[in-house]
Amino acid sequence: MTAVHFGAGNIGRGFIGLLLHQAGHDLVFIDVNAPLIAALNAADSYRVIEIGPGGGETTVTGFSAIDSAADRGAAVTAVATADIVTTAVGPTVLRFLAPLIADGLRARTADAPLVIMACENALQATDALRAEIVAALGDDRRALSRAIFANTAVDRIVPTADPADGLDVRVEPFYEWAIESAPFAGSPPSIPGAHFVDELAPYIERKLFTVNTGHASTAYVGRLAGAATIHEAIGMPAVRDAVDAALRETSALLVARHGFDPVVQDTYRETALGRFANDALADPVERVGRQPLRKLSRHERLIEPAADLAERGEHPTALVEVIGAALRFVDVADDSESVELGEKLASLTPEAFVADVTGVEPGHPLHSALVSRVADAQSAR
Ligand SMILES: NC(=O)C1=CN([C@@H]2O[C@H](COP(=O)(O)OP(=O)(O)OC[C@H]3O[C@@H](n4cnc5c(N)ncnc54)[C@H](O)[C@@H]3O)[C@@H](O)[C@H]2O)C=CC1
Ligand SMILES: O=P(O)(O)OC[C@H]1O[C@](O)(CO)[C@@H](O)[C@@H]1O
Repeated sequence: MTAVHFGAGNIGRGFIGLLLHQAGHDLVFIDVNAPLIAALNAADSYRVIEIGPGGGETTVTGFSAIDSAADRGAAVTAVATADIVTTAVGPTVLRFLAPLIADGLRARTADAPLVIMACENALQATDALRAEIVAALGDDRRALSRAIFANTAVDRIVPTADPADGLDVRVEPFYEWAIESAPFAGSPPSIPGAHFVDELAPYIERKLFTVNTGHASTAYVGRLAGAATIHEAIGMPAVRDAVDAALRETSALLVARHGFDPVVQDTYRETALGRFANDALADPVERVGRQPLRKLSRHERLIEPAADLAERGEHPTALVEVIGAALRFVDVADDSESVELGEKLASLTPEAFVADVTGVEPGHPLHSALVSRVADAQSAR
C-alpha cells in the first residue's frame, strides 16, 4: 500500500506521514522544497519525538520523496499509482496541487479508487481541493470517478522543526485525526491512528473554534503583551483571561450550533488551554499567529464565530478584543500576510478594510465593532 503525501513539513512528517506509516503504508512525500526532498531521499529514517508529559518517540521508515517542481511527471505517476493521497501544505496552496492530482487521476489504471484527503486547518478543505480538481478535469467525469474525497479534521501542535534536528520532528503528545466516514460507503481505509465519524462538521468546528481560536488568540494577545512564545503568553494572567473569555464565547456558540454537552465542551476547552502551556514546545507567537489575513477572513477562527454570535443577538466582546490584537500582528518580516496587513491598514479606510479582509458587510451586527477596531489599529501605528 502506498500513500502519497503533499507537504513534507511539520504536519506532513510529524503527524499525517507518521500515522500513514503506522498504518502500514509506504510513503511518498511530494514537496517543492528541493533541499528537504534531497535530505529525505538521502535518509533511511527520521524520528517523531513527542515532547511534554507522557511523550514517546517513533522512527519512521519506508519513505521516498519527489520534488514536484523539478519532476512533475514522477509526481503525477506517484499519484496515479497510490492508494491514498493526503495534503498538509496550507489551505491557500491546495489550488496549486489540483492540476497535478487531476493528471494523476487521468493516468490512473487501478480498479480501486484513490482516497484523497486534505489535512489542513480549514473547514471542508477536501471539498475545496475537490472543486479545484473538478475545474482542472473539465468534462472528464471518468477520471473524477476514480477518486473518493473525504474531509478531515487534524489536530496536533507541531512547531517548526529546528534545523539542527535534521529531519526529526518534535511534536506534542496529543493528536486527533477525524475523517468523515460517509464517502467510504462502509469500507474506510485502515488507519489505526485516525477515527471515522458520521458527521465531521461538529468536530472540525469544535477544533477550529476552540483549539485554533484559542491558539491564535494566545499568539495575538500574547505578542501585544510582549510574549515571545505561546507558553510564556498563556502564563500571563491577563492573556490567559482574554483567551479564556474568547473561548467561553466560542464554547457557547458550539453548544448552540451543535448541541455539545456544555460540560464536555468545558473539558475540551481546558484541555486546549493546557496544551498551550506545554513549555517544551517553545512555540513562537509568530508561527502560531502566521498568515493573519487568512485568520481574519470571513469563515475562519475569529470572524466566523464572532459574526454568528452577533447574528444571534449576542455581544462577542472578548472575540472582538482578540480581533483587535490580531490587527496589530504587523511587521513580522518573513510573513508576507503580516506585511500586507500593515500595508492595508495604512492604505484603506476602516470600512474598506473590513470589507476587504473580513468580508463582513455594512449593516451586519458585527460591522461597527470591526470598523472601530480597525480605526484603533490604524491610530496605534
Ligand atoms: N503545524 C501545526 O501545528 C498544524 C498545522 N496544520 C495545518 O497543516 C498544514 C501544514 O502546516 P505545517 O505543516 O505547519 O506547514 P509547513 O510549512 O511546515 O509545511 C508545509 C509544506 O508544504 C510544502 N509546500 C508548499 N507548497 C507546495 C506545493 N505546491 N506542493 C507540495 N508541497 C508544497 C512546503 O514546502 C512545506 O514543506 C496547514 O494547513 C496548517 O494549517 C494543522 C494542524 C496543526
Ligand atoms: O496554519 P495554521 O492555521 O496556523 O495551523 C497551525 C496551527 O494548528 C494547530 O496545530 C492546531 O491544530 C495549531 O497549534 C497550529 O498553530
